[in-house]
Amino acid sequence: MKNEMPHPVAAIEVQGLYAAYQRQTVLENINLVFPTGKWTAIVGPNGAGKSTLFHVLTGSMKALEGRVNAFGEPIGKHRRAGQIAYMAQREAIEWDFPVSVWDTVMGGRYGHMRKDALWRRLLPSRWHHVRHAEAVHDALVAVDMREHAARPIGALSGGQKKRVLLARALAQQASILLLDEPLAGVDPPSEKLILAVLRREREAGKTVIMVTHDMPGARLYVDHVVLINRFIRGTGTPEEMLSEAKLAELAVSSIEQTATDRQTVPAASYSPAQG
Ligand SMILES: Nc1ncnc2c1ncn2[C@@H]1O[C@H](COP(=O)(O)OP(=O)(O)OP(=O)(O)O)[C@@H](O)[C@H]1O
Repeated sequence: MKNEMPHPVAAIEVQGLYAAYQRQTVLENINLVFPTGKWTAIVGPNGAGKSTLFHVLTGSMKALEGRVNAFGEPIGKHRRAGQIAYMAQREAIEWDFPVSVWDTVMGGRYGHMRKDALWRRLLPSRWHHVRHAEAVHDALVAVDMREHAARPIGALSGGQKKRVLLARALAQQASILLLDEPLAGVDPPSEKLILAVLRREREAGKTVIMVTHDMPGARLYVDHVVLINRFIRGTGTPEEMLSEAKLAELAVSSIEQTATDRQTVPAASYSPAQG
């Protein structure tokens, strides 16, 4: 059942956001609210700026202009508190790196480990590791990958890789989950499992924000939809935003965009990671 409880404060609020790579703007005047405790789908054509929006939200890219709040405060505070988990696209990960499934998922705990008191960090790992190990264990169980914990990540199938990336985000036990195409290229059983996990997270009060090209899935599961193509092209319920008419408008918006030159900005403006 969808969570219909209202919440007074937005999980994330984006105001007047512009983002660019070198001299090319890819996001313009983005004003958005991601409601707390809801499952939002971000929908747009290839190159629409969906991943770029996530890069700004996670702090790996600095916006040209604009403000982003989480729960009514600057988002950086919640990032540092480990409250914003991120699942990157599968292609963004170096799968040949010789690391196990367990250690990859443990990566979701690093933010929390940094916050552990100094005396805890100095103890042998068996003394302070239990809480983190439990979180990793639970996340792997949730995505049905516990039995693969010792395997190198390079040996996994495409659907298993997605599940490991999701487990890494779950292990963070954050309030907000940002998921970049969690359903892309997965086998039907993995898709079913991932959707069930996300539904459980939302029912547990988490805010789930995912980029997706899966319209049937979004129509079935999400509470809220954002249509984007460089600008915001619409926000509302799945019924309103994922109608054939709205999706056709979005497709035309992408044709208009490729037909005109993209706006350029005056100075080099891409800046890799900020704190
Ligand atoms: N590092 C980069 N340097 C320069 N341009 C970039 C960079 N990353 C993305 N772009 C460009 O920015 C625009 C938006 O890309 P982005 O990856 O945010 O789109 P997207 O909506 O996530 O697309 P997709 O659905 O294909 O993943 C595209 O035109 C892309 O080519």
